[in-house]
Amino acid sequence: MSKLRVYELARELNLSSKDLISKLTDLGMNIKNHMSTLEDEEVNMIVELMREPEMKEDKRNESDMMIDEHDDKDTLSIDDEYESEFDDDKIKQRKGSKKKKNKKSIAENNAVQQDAVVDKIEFVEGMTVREFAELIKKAPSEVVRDLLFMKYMLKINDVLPFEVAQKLADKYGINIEKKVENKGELPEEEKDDPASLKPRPPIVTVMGHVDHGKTSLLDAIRNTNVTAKEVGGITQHIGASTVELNGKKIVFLDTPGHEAFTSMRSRGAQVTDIAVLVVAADDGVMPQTIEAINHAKAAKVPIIVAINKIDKPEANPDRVKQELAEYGLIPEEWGGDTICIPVSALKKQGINDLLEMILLVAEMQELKANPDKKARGIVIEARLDKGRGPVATAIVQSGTLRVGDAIIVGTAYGKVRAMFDDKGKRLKEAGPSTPVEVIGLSEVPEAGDLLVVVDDEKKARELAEARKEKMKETRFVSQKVTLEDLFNQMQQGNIKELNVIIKADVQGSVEALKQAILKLSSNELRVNVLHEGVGIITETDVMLAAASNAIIIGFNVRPDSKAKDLAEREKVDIRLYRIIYDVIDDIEKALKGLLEPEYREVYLGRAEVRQLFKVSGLGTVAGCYVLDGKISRTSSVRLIRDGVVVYEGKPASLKRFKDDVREVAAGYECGMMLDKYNDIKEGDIIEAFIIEKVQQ
Ligand SMILES: Nc1nc2c(ncn2[C@@H]2O[C@H](COP(=O)(O)OP(=O)(O)OP(=O)(O)O)[C@@H](O)[C@H]2O)c(=O)[nH]1
Repeated sequence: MSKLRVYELARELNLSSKDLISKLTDLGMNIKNHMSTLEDEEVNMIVELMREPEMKEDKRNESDMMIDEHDDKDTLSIDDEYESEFDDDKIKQRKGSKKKKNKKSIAENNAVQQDAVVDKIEFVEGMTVREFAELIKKAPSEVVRDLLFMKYMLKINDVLPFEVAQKLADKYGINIEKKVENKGELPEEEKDDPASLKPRPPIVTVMGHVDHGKTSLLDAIRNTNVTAKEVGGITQHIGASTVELNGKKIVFLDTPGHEAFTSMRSRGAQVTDIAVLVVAADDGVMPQTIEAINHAKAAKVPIIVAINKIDKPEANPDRVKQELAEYGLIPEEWGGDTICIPVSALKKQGINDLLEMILLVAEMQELKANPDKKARGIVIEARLDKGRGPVATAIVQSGTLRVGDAIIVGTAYGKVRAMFDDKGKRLKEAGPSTPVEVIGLSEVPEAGDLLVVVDDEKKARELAEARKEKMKETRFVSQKVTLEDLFNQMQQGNIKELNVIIKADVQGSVEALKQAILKLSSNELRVNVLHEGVGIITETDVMLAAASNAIIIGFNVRPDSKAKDLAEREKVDIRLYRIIYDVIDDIEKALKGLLEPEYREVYLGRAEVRQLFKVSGLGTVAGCYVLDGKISRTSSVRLIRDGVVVYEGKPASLKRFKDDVREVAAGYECGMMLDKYNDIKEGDIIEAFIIEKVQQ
């Protein structure tokens, strides 16, 4: 059936096309000209509107309505006589069966209006016109008509925006309140009566420098503490394992290292109660030892030091203690509060001493949870098993998880079909601090996802779906601090501390920056340096910044590409400088709200130096290969060697073969000379950028 055009409808309604167009435009419809086609629903609605007998009344009451501007004749001529006058074939076709329906709806309308006087309603985001009509006990067609009079072209099944609902409610004299519905928001945790809290085992992460023996220590701990009845029950890798000493349990997370720890934390999940820092007695404190210390400190997790490899002849535990003291971990025997235990993972020495100390620290922490409520936990590992479907290992943090419980985990949902512990034993229930493998989820969740037990599976599914929707709209990335909005956030009382991570090219700069930055602390804002180090800005630095809401200051160093990507995703502010004064000046301005983002650097591309040519009288020409983006003759460039900026300036020349060129794109080779700089080396990276004024 062909669609009705505006001029055809006008003819049928005995109006000029011009008049009809003007009416329709006033109703908010986008009509181009008399040839425009109309949807059947639109035709129905217009016809319905034109034939409503009450229109005359409405027209007089509603002085602000557009219909007023029109000639009575136009609108009234299609009143009751309308049916006979315009009931021609076309309209019959469109209205045919609808006629009866309309009559019925008017009857219904009268019926509902008689018995119902609604004076207050709760508006739910996303409700349709029909749902709204039902709520206020009016016929949907009447609401549609009233909307039309208010110049809103909404159909019965369209979503009604709150502002429009408000206007309708005003018209009907109804009080309207918006129901705040947190779609996808997990139910709040039940509050605990202090008497309901019971001690729970500590959860421990092992950290330390590469090759200092983290994995060996975890193995030694697991193997020396298999209780008699478990012998034969081989430890399964599920992401965490439980060991027992003198009837007390300790849970170890299987993935050692501060990266895993901070990555979970950056997702808002902190499971670890105690960090065991492994330091090899023959090697001492190394860069990743320092990182681990700072990551644990940033998370306010107590550290126990395991001085490992004491079986080695060159082991020197005292030297390790001395070095630790330099980083603020003063051993107990020297009057500090850091517990240091000498161990040998290889010879399985000192393992029980270490476990005893973990239990002691746990006791001091008074780790407690209420086991008698719906469980909540955190996923530490998840995978898709061919036979069993999605499998997640979660650590129950509070309450008790039972087989049959309906759960929501991130955007996955389901019912706990079966649970297994780290020895592969089937469990019916799991209390606080128990790591369990859970089967029965709709999809594979992510490490760091919260597991929450809800009333039933339907609720779990609804929540999961709502969360998925929300996820599509916005990634769950929380607002991070940036220097630019520091002042705003301070004003709003959102932050009282500024956490900073410093990375620089040499130790001297690190120290100088740290001292200068710490001096900026004031009563309003405490400045903390969470971590500092020499070298490029890594993914781990960004992770720590994301987890601790910190900014990163890079001095003569750059982020590597992974760090750059992660910072973009996590919205971590990385500030790069070449002059210490600028760093301090920027932070000072930021504290006063005076930092204006006037200029910003725009990355153009990177080229790798692959060959060098010395040209006498001219200098060094770098034979380069453009890795990504482009290099432009007019851009600024910086020369980067092992992540450190060694030169910043302009290209003196840019050539392809013998020709001077304006720019060279990724995948091409070029020859470049740097302005007044010849100390170029093979493997150096040349980064091109421009400085752009930021539109205010
Ligand atoms: N002599 C001696 N060697 C050890 C001891 N503990 C670990 N090792 C050795 O040190 C090396 C590194 O141990 P790992 O346990 O793999 O170290 P890691 O810290 O887990 O290393 P990454 O996982 O690579 O970070 C291995 O060759 C171990 O055999 C120890 O107590 N004594």
